[in-house]
Amino acid sequence: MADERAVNTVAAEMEEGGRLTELKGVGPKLAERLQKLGIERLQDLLFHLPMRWEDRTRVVPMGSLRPGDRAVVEGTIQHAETVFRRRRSLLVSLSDGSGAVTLRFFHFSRAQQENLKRGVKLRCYGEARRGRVGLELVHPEYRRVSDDMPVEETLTPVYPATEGLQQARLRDLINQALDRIQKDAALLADYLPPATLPEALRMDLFGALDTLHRPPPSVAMEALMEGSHPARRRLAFEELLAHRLSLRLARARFREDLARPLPGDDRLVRPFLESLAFSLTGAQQRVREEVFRDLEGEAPMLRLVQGDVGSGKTVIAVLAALRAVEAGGQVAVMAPTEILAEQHLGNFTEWLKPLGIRVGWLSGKQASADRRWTLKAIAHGELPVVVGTHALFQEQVRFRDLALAVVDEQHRFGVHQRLALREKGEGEGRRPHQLIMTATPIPRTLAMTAYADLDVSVIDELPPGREPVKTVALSETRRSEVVARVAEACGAGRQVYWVCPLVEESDVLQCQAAEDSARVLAEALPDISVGLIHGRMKAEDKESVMARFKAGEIQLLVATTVIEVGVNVPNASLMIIENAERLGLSQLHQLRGRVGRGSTASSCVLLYRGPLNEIARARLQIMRETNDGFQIARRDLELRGPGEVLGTRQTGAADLRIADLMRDNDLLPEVAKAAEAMLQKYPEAAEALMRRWVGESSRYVSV
Ligand SMILES: Nc1ncnc2c1ncn2[C@@H]1O[C@H](COP(=O)(O)OP(=O)(O)OP(=O)(O)O)[C@@H](O)[C@H]1O
Repeated sequence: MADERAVNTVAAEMEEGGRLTELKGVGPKLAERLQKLGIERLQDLLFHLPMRWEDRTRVVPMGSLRPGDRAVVEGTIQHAETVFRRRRSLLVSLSDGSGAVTLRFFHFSRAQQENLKRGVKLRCYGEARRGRVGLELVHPEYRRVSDDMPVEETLTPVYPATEGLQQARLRDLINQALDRIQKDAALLADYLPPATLPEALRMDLFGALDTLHRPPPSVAMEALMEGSHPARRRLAFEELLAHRLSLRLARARFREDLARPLPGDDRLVRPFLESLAFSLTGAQQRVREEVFRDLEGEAPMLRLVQGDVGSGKTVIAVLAALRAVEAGGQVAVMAPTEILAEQHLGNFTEWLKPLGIRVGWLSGKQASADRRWTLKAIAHGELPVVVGTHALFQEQVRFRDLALAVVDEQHRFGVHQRLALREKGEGEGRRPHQLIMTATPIPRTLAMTAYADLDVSVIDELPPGREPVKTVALSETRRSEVVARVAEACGAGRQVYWVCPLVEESDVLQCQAAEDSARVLAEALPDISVGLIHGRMKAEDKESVMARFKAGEIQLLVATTVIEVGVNVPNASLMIIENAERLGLSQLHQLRGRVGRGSTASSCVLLYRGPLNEIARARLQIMRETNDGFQIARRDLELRGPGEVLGTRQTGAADLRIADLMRDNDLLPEVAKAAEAMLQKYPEAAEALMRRWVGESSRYVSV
């Protein structure tokens, strides 16, 4: 373990980390492949951690093998033949006295064919599947055995690999690196003073890494797989600490900057509020006050507004924008997708135009003359408000006086992109205020950490009169009833979404599926105007379809999941989601949030293709039971296990390699304490830690 006094010195001396070419078998070609995995130094190999482990420590009798088991079996070849049945394959039947399995190879060499002969004894590792006759192992790892060959002593790690770099090779390299670093501790600096670690996790860095790569026989597979083993937690702690430090410093720097105070005179805010057909909910009022208070200050606002689908976040954004315009500043409104940005453009224009405020539009797909004009108008300050996609981040975009940036669905942008935004405030060297909006329900403590650099406001109340969306799950076989329901809703003057989510891993196929559905529906419903929208359409076309749907000219909109976030057409009151069994809970919730936004009772039909597995069944059940985003997030957590709920994409936190914000949630208070201690006592170690875990992206933070 690192000696407290030595930490700073070690930090200064690190950087070396050892050369890969010191390892047996690493030439320039292999070094290049390793680089693809981000491995440049000996030390980096140690941080390439297993995704899972396999138990190859005992040979399983074939007779007790079940489908789905991954296991080592050992037996003698009884028979081998090459067969042609749809595909050429080599079948080898192996038996051990207790039972038999068939090894199946689709790709095989002549040498393999010759070596795998009757009487040869093999040890294999693979996953057992039900085959034509009995159990099969498809493409198992195998070798010839002699009688006294020992089995593996420790669990076998399985690594994320890359093309041309197989597991066995990686295992060997990592083993070599571990041996090498074990002998020369200077190759791996341990920056964490022992006292900063929670007591249960006090072990040195090398020990923790070694345990994960070569778990001793005493380590239970379950502890490793669940992630509860202290070795993983020790590393997770270190990683979280590095991120905490990085965000903490970014925030400190941000706070050192000055923004233009936007006290406002209500000249625009008042008439806007009066023009609304509704009054703000209590939650909206509270959040408005929080935002306005921030805007009055000299410190740049950095606030996350979190609210369930349809809770009325846009109104808050408009209010903040009006404050900025009252003070003569400019506002940038950014959304992650073209459709969502267009939607904001529509809302902002509708609300701001009557107040005499011009709203500009900037997107990557704009015609160049148009774009040039817009860029100029932004630079001259002629456009007080500009709405757009990430095109607004680009360098050529210069504002005359950017006072406020509104970023919607920020988890799609990422912390670093967002921070880049602040560079765009140029008025008298002042930074813009930032308002970030998200509908992803995240428990509060978690939000505080995932967005450690943000203040958080929550809109925890829906506008009055909203009726919960009534949800049913129907089997695909009852499609014709659903089509009849669509006809009925349209007949009653309502509008309908029909969503065709990703079925295959391909955008093209998804769009095709939507096109097919649109055609079939148009044929089945000749009196109804059917529109189609998907990601591969041109921006103008999407825009015009959305505009026509909004205007009520299109009654039934067939869409891919491009409409997942933000789309707001209050007259739409029926949503059909095809292949609902394939979507996760949060996505289903977002999609369903497109209806139930007006005062008519809305419904959602989840069409599924059976038979359903247990998790899919549970998901559909939860959707039927509740409309509450927070509850859905909680249930999602129970169902999927913590690991997957808050992926990097969703948290907006920079990439986490080991830690998991949900699973390691309990470490966070200690992490926060440790971060303060490190900054005060060991600033250099803190910097090295950030370099190790946060990497390049920490560059914008000057420590
Ligand atoms: N206080 C209110 N009373 C009644 N209706 C409201 C209120 N606030 C907002 N609305 C309306 O509710 C609908 C949803 O609002 P908005 O689009 O702002 O929601 P959102 O939080 O951005 O939702 P999403 O995350 O789903 O995009 C809009 O039609 C809006 O005009």
